[in-house]
Amino acid sequence: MLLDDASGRIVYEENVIGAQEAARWHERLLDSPIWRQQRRMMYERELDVPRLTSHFSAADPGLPWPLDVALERVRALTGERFNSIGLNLYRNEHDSVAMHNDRLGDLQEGHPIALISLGATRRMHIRNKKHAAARRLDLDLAPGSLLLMSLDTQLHYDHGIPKQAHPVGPRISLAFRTRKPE
Ligand SMILES: O=C(O)CCC(=O)C(=O)O
Ligand SMILES: [Fe+2]
Repeated sequence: MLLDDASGRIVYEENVIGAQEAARWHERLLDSPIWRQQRRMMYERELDVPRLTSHFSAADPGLPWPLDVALERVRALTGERFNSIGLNLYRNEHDSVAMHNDRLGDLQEGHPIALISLGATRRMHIRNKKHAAARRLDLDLAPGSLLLMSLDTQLHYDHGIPKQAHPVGPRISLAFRTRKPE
């Protein structure tokens, strides 16, 4: 347990997926043709998002292995149903996600966000929006780990994965969310 107060709850647990199994999931996802390069407007220019992404609905009857197994596992671990699976692929040390909070407007109140990490360990920064210097966590997200963030933490904290100076292999994250019905 990293945080549990009025600003929300953040739980980090390693080895919720065994090392060998996490490695097999990583290998399969890395080699699969699901990855997309998103573009985003920034400073009036369209830029590549600095990582590859993918998305599945949990209700997708064609959910490919290992996402079907991962979904069942995360459901069992958290007691949450989840209806959305977002994937991020950080190819190397140059890939990143900028500090942000997940968009609350899209998400169903009262349901956490669960992140499963696969592949290389990358550091996540978690910063309180008002007291970034005092209330911060630097978390090394190990393969096979689960990070659970309650939705209210997204009001009070930003999180991100910075680029890093030292070479690193690919990392994949699976983000399980409960989206509002469209
Ligand atoms: O890769 C991660 O662990 C974090 C990804 C993330 O913050 C997101 O997809 O919103
Ligand atoms: Fe996020």
